[in-house]
Amino acid sequence: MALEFLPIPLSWLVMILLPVLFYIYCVHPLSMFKKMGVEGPKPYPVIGNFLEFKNGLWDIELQTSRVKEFGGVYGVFGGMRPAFVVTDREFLREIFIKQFHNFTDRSASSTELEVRPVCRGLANLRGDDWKNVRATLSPAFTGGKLKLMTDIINQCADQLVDNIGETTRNGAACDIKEHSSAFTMDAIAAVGFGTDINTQETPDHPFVVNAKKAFSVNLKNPLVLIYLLLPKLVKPIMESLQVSLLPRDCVNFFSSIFTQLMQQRQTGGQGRVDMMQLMMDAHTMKEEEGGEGGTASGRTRGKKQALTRDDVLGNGFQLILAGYETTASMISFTLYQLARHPDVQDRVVQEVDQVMKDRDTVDYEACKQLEYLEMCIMENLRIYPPGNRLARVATADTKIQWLTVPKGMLMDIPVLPIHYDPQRYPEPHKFIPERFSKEERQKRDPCDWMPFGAGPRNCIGMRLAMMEAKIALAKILSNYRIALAPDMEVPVQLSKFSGFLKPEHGIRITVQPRNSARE
Ligand code: HEM
Repeated sequence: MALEFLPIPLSWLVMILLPVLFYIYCVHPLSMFKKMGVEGPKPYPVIGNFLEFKNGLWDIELQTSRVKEFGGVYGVFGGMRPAFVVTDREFLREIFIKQFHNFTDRSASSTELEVRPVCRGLANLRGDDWKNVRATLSPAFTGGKLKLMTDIINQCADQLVDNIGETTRNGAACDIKEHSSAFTMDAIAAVGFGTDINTQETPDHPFVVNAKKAFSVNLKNPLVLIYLLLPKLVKPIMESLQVSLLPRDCVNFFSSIFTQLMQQRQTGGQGRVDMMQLMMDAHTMKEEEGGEGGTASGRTRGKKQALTRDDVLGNGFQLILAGYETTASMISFTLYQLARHPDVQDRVVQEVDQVMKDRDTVDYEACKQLEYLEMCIMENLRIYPPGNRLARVATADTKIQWLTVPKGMLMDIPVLPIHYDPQRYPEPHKFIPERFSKEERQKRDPCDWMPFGAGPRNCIGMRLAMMEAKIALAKILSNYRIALAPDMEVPVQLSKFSGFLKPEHGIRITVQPRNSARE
C-alpha cells in the first residue's frame, strides 16, 4: 500500500520506524547505568534483568553472589524500569533515615496504579497524603492501645491451642501454618475491626478464602508480568478499566464488608477504640467538612487527615491483609525453628513457665518479660523474613556519597543478602537467637535487620505483630512440646514465586501435651 503524499511505501516506513522506536525505547535506556559508572548484571531489551528471578524470589545464593560481584550499590532494570539495588549500610542509612525526606514514597506516581479503593491504602500513599493518613492511624498501635488488645488476642490464642490439640489427637501431624493463619485472621479482625469471625472454627470462611486470593498474586500471573515489564505503557489501560493487581472479586468482598462496618459504626458504633473507629472518627471529620470530593490539602487538619469512604475501605482492606499472612508466617516459622532446635525450645519453655507461673493470660507485662522468646522470633525473622524486598523512590534529585540519584529512581532493597551477609551475621545460615540479646541489638546498625523495614515509614503494625506472636507462641509452648512431623522437609521448601514467605508444603509438626499444661 502506498499513500500518495509519501515518497516511499508505508510498509517500508514501518519497517524502518519500528527498529528505530525499539532502539529509542527498549535498547538505548539500558546504557543508563554504564554512563553513570554504576555496575550491574547485563539487562535485555523489554525484560531488563527479570531473568535474575528465573529461580524464584527467594534465591539467597544468587542474590548474595550479585552483591559480591557488583558491590553494595548496583543497577538493574525491572522490565524497562531502572532501579538501584542497595545493600550498603551507609547508603541504607541515608535512604531510610538521614535523607528520608527525599525518599518518603514507595513507588512513583508514574508507575503506581490508581485503582480505588486499593490505591488509598497507607502502603500505597505518597507525600503529604501518606504522612497525614499515617498520623491518623498511628494512635491505634500505641502501648496503651496494645494493652487493651491482649485479652482478645489471648482468647484467640486459647482457641488456637484447642484446635491444635483437636487436630493432633492420636499423634497426627498438623500444618501449623494453616492454624496460625486462622489465628491471626481472627485476632486482627477482632482487635482492629471489632468483628468476631471465628475462622479458626470455619476454615473456609469467606474472609479466609478472599484473603488467600489477595496473596495468590505472583509473577506467574501474566497481568502482573506485563505491568512489571512496561508499567508506564500498561498503567493507563489498567486504570481506565479499573483493573488492580488483586482479583476484583476479592476487592469487592472486602469493600462490601467494610461498607457494612462503616454503616454499623455510623449508627451507634460499638464503643471500641480500634483501627476501624480511628478511621471512622477521621471519616466523620470528612463529612463535617462537607463531602467526599476534597483534595489532599483541603482534607488536612493539623497532621491528621480526614478520610474519605475509599480511604476507609482501602486501609481496612490493607490492615487486614498486612496483619494476616505475615504474622502467621512469623509464628509458624518460629515454631519450625524451635522444633529443629530442641535445646532452644527447652530454654524458651523454661522462660515461658517462669513468666506464666502467676498468670492465666499472656498480658502486656508478660510479653515484655518474654525476652528469650523475642530473641528467637527476631532471629527467625532474620532467616525467614515474611517479605524479601523493600522499596523507596527518590522524590527529588539527590546525591548519596558518590551516587547521583535522579528524581523518580526506584531504590530496591533486597532483605535476604543483608540478613545473610556473613560480615553482619557470622555463619548466617545458623539459627542463633543470642545474636538478638539486648547487648548485641544495641551494637547493631538499624538497617542490618529489616523484616519490618526501617525509618519513619517502617511497618506500622510491628509491635502488634510481635505481641500477637508472643501470645500465640507462649500459649502453644505452655501446652505442648513440639517436633517436626516425619514428613516435614528440612530445610523447609519455600514457594519460589510467592512475593511473601510461603512454605510450599506447609509447616508440619507433631505435638506432645506437656504434663504441666494448664495447671
Ligand atoms: C510479622 C508481621 C509483619 C511483617 C514482617 C511486616 C512487614 C512490613 C514491611 C517490611 C513493611 C514495609 C516497611 C518499609 O517499607 O520500611 C510493612 C509496612 C506496613 N505494614 Fe507490616 N508487617 C507485619 C505485620 C503487620 C501488621 C500486624 C499490620 C497491621 C495490622 C501491618 C501493617 C502495615 C502497613 C499499613 C504498612 C505500610 C506502612 C506505611 O507505608 O506507612 N503490618 N510491613
